[in-house]
Amino acid sequence: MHAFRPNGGHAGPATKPEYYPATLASPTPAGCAISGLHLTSPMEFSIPAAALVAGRAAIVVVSPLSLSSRRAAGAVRCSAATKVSSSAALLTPADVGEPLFNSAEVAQWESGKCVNAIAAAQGIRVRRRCRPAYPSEGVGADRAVPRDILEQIVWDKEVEVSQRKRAAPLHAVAEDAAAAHRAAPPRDFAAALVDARRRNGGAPALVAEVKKASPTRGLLRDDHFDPVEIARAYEKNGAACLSVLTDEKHFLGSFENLEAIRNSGVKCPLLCKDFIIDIWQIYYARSKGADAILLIAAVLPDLDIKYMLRVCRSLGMAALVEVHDVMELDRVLKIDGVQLIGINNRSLGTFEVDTKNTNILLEKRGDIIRKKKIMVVSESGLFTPDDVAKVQNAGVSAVLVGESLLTQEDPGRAIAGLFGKELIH
Ligand SMILES: O=P(O)(O)OC[C@@H](O)[C@@H](O)c1c[nH]c2ccccc12
Repeated sequence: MHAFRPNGGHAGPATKPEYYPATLASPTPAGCAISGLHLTSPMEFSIPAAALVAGRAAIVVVSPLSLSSRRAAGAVRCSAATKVSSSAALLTPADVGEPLFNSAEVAQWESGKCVNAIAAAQGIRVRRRCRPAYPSEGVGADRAVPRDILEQIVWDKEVEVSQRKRAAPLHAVAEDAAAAHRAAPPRDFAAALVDARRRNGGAPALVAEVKKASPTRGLLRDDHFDPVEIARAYEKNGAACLSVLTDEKHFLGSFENLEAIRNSGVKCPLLCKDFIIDIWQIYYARSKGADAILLIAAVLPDLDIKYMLRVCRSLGMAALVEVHDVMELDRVLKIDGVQLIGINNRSLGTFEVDTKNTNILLEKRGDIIRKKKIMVVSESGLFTPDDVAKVQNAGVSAVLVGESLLTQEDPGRAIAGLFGKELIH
């Protein structure tokens, strides 16, 4: 495949595609070449995604502002679409053709600001480290110490993902995801929530979490932790969906757990609970059997969320977009295509929990959420039937619960205790 650079210059042979970090708002450092090509704008970012799914395609992303570039985009779009349709049913030609970004977003990309500045302007406190640094950004002591737990987790995640990508590049993982799709397409996470809620007379659907440990609580179970046994018990006792922690360092989770649960015959849709910072992780999660992923607004700038939602759609997966405060909620409500919002009662910065958080945010923005027909999941810190009733009254469709179930001897039977009644399976 021939691809060209809008501003002239040499386009090398496309042999080893490498994925540019997922944050589209991050400007490409001078000389950063992807498959020998220069990335200049996010406007046609569906093309690299498509091309990477196809495996060996070259990538070009061109500025939408020049006519010649637009022609280039068209040319590349066609060849990428052709390749994709012949390779895997992951991205549809319609996905590839649809424009991704509006002019304001392109202007943001072209502003030359570093991703941390763009993220900070959106109220995101987490700074990214494995990003091209710009002279204006400054380096030094303030960047060496993580600000809070979330920032530490994200910095560790950057290292983990770059190592994992070295072992299994995106095109290989995308092939695995395509194979997983052929073997068993994703299950409908949102529909499972709707069905469970209907079965249970309007009680919020349960997303039950399989989690061995957490940064603040340490190990959640004294005795043994058998993820498959716990998953089966949850399903048997009426959980609509399961959330499986895959972060190893801070939650002692693993993709092996996710895969084992998927292969155990458990039918509930599975949410891969991790800190997603790169689309590589989404393809990887799918290849291991995830049906849904978590996108955390405190970590991801708007353009990343938008792009990642699109990757999820192309893979047939759902995305639960997590917010903790009204500023994050407002950002997410401006993004089209969000179907599931998680309101986390726990701050990922301090790990403090306030279960009133769900009700506070829904009092403020419930009208817009209902108008947009978005389903809300109340996450974290729910222990009693009273806790569940309160968020149910606030209008949530589902609750995501881990600790209060996992710390009991029988996590499956603990479900009836949490809801004050048995849930219908
Ligand atoms: O164990 P709890 O308090 O019931 O919370 C579950 C879930 O909400 C929590 O684990 C969680 C919410 N958002 C996250 C993001 C990453 C890791 C974990 C989480």
